[in-house]
Amino acid sequence: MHLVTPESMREMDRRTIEAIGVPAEVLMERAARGALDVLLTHFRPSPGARIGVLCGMGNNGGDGVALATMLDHLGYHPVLVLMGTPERFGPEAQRFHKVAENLIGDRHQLNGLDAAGVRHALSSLPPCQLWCDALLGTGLDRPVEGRFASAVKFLNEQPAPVFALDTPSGLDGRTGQVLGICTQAEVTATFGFPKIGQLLDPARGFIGMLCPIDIGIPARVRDAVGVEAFALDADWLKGKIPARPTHAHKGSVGKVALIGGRAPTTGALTMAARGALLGGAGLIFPGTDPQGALSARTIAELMPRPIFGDAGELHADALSQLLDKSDTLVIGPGLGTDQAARQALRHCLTATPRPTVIDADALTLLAQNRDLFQAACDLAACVPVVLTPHPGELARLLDRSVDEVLSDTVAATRELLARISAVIVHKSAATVVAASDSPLGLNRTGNPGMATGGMGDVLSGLIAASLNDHPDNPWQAAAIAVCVHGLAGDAARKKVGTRATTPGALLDELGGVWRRFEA
Ligand SMILES: NC(=O)C1=CN([C@@H]2O[C@H](COP(=O)(O)OP(=O)(O)OC[C@H]3O[C@@H](n4cnc5c(N)ncnc54)[C@H](OP(=O)(O)O)[C@@H]3O)[C@@H](O)[C@H]2O)[C@H](O)CC1
Ligand SMILES: [K+]
Repeated sequence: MHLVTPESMREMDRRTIEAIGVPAEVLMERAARGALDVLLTHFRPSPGARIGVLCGMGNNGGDGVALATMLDHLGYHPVLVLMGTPERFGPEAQRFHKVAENLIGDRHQLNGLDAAGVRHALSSLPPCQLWCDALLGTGLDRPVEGRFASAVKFLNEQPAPVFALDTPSGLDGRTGQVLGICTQAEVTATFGFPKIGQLLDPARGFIGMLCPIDIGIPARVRDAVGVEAFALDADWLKGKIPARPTHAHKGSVGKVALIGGRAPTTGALTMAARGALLGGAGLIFPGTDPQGALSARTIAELMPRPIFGDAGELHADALSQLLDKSDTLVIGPGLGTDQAARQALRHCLTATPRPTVIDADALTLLAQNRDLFQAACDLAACVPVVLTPHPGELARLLDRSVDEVLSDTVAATRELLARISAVIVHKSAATVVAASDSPLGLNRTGNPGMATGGMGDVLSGLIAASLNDHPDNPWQAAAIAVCVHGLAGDAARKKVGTRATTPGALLDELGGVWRRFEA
């Protein structure tokens, strides 16, 4: 699924109309017809049902007017409400409104009314079975306040469900943030391509089911304007898991070293190692302390090596030997942030370069130590490096507050990308995968059951294994791991429910996900 910014979508609409010559009314008609199909399929209104259509005075409102005429044609009872006078519409919406004037009796105009007046007028209408929100679309350019806020509040207070045209009114389609107030939709029919923000939070909580409507934007227009992102989901994953060569052996499919797991956080590294194991790596060497090694030994396939001593000190020679055996590295889960952890990270970043996943405590160390961050930048200049921060870690790396990061997750991810030429996996309920020479990947797999400690550790192991499968495309390697991780989480939730979706339950489902997608 291609994703765009609202600005790009507007530009695609413009070029389709001006450069290709598709009349603007045709686009509006296609949008309304697509929305009608979604409405009928999802809401199944009863014959003759009253369906409210609340329209702003831009083209989003025009889509609403066109939809109302189609509902009338099918024998429903549209209640068409305009926020202003029809003269404020653009020419296409005016044309549909002329038709509406001739067909629809139940029409209302709220022009001249203040917030209280809008509320009163809307509350005086007999109840509707469904409300369509055609107040604001991609033209939203400021917070929703006053009379528009009053209209949004009215929709949110209705017992009837809300069907949003293009977007719930009040959502910023670029960042996914609410500007002022926003409609709470049960279903959103989005026109052309889904907007990036619609896959992010908090937007996802307002959109309900997202249904993209093809309004006929030609591929050449799409490619000329450019698609900013892709949704990472089962469709995207199809065909991307390569067959393993028949001559594969344990030394050819990835030797992964993992550094961390020091007492008392020994389990973190074992989780990461299990991720690498079930991600398909051939040999797995957890490098840890004596207690971490005990934890790792509970999984027979792992070959732990103590690289820290009983007093926590780093044994640099043992670390060197471990690195020499491996071709991919994960550093950070359960590493700690003390002097020995710093030494280990410095050692790893400056040893013979190999593809490296930097996670958890190692990210904190990068944020705290400028020289280590510079070493990571130098490493990233010659081999694939993947950074996997959650919002707190990203905030530390950027020296910003978590709120600032959350207010524009994509911009924050790009800000880190501008400082280090790595793959950034910004982990959240809607993980963003970014690299400088690739589109953004926005993950659509996974579920709230995955809010459990250890999930991120499993992911870093999976990414390391995936780097071996896709050595020339680290963005794709990371995106595949993120997508597969979420799909396994979804399979786990299906089996054991949300609350019991532990990292262990997810690991148990990885085999099923691979089987579904492996070539
Ligand atoms: N022909 C096409 O390009 C197609 C567009 N589609 C649909 O059109 C909308 C986008 O339409 P547009 O007219 O550009 O914008 P909106 O309808 O979203 O907004 C219209 C005006 O609303 C005002 N505005 C903006 N923010 C607010 C706010 N917070 N509160 C109140 N009013 C606001 C602003 O006008 P002002 O004069 O008041 O500044 C906007 O210009 C798109 O979303 C699709 O639904 C078709 O689907 C396909 C073809
Ligand atoms: K809308």
